[in-house]
Amino acid sequence: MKIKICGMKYQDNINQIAALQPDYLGFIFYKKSSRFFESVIPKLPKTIKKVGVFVDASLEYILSKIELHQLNVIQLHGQETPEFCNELRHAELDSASHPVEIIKVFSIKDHFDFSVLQPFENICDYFLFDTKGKLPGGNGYTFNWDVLKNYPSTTPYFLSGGIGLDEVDIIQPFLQKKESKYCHAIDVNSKFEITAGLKDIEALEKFKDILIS
Ligand SMILES: O=C(O)c1ccccc1N[C@@H]1O[C@H](COP(=O)(O)O)[C@@H](O)[C@H]1O
Repeated sequence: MKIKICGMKYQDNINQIAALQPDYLGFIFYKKSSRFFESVIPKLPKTIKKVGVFVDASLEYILSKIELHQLNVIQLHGQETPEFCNELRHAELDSASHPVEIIKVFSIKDHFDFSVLQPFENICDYFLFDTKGKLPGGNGYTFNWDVLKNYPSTTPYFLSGGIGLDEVDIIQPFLQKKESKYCHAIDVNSKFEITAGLKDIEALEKFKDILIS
């Protein structure tokens, strides 16, 4: 199971967390977030994919951040349409010097109409399921994961929303691929923070050990 650590903000902390060798590190490019990233990403091992998180941003803004930070993955965390994802895919193919993957986010509470995924199939590389809350993301609590028992797609997905050390037992079915064989990664954010954007290294080390054991 892959791990994504999201909402990174501070240089030293980024380097310390990178030493834990997560598969993905996420940077929030949404001005209203307390985790808004305005700095420079330090040089990271090639094995760590840099994810840019955007909320209804313009194509130009996203492309400029891909270029500036050499992002590997774009996480679309707003109301982006399949047409927008397609536009990004083609714009990115035309201009980028390296391939960029697209994650489209869907927010869930207790129910989810999976038919909304269909128009995004074959355009997006991954889906990400987060908790519906007051904020577009980073709400810090889980949704009813039973919903995913009916996952009808073969597109791999990230499980997200309020995952911390207290959730270690309930994520087991996902780790063991019992719940769904298409769960590609576990995404963590606010539950591993000392303050917004500053990640708790010890807690993440413990979590990563559990994930790989
Ligand atoms: O974290 C934020 O501030 C944020 C702002 C805007 C869009 C997405 C954001 N974070 C994403 O939210 C999920 C879940 O976070 P949490 O575990 O509930 O804190 C994660 O994918 C972050 O990328």
